[in-house]
Amino acid sequence: MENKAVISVQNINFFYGSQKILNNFSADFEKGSFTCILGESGSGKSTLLRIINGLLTPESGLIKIDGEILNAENLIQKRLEMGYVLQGNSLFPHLTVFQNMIYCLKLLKKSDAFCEDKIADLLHLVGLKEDLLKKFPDEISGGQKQRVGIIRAIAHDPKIVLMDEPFSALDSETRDKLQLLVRDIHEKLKTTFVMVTHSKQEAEVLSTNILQL
Ligand SMILES: Nc1ncnc2c1ncn2[C@@H]1O[C@H](COP(=O)(O)OP(=O)(O)OP(=O)(O)O)[C@@H](O)[C@H]1O
Repeated sequence: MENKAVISVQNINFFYGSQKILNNFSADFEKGSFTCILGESGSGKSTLLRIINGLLTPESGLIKIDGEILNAENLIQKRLEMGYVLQGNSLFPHLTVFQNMIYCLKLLKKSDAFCEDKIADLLHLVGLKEDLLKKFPDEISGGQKQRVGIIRAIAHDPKIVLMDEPFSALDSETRDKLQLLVRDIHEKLKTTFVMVTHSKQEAEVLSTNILQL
């Protein structure tokens, strides 16, 4: 039967030096699902996310995005079909909040007017005020940075959003708020989410599927 998964990870083997991190690993991620990846520290959760995003290449096995095998030729195009929220603060420090948010939109050559309209909509969705747009990342709070990172990851309407412990550095109140925000975004946009977390509670709040590494 044809495989309808948006992301299909097939028989991946990945090593760091002589250390085998992923051993003949396979998993499918269905369209519109929200998968939380749980596992002990060092079990390879971030490595798997980087392989899906094409930042790391496995020794063997393959990744299919929407049925197409990820390879050197289609890597840049496929990466633009994904949004990526990295661990901690991953905003570009030399760009303003607005420039950070539209980073992928500009790679896709969207007009200034398109970017402005898009960000105006998303600001509302994540509860940020317009006066933040001209600031630089070191002038805003941790929770605001994470919201900006989430907007950057979703602004170009990717098919897939990958998130690597996006809330780990936040206080519990901000974390709870952002969990609900991400859940709302998933419900509204029906994008396929894959999120690495240490927290079973977070996985229970957010996920439609749990992948244990
Ligand atoms: N650049 C690297 N070079 C060598 N070994 C690495 C590198 N990055 C990660 N590792 C090792 O690979 C293993 C898997 O790392 P990874 O970051 O994928 O784990 P993780 O499950 O995400 O861990 P954590 O929950 O602590 O973030 C770990 O043993 C780690 O030490």
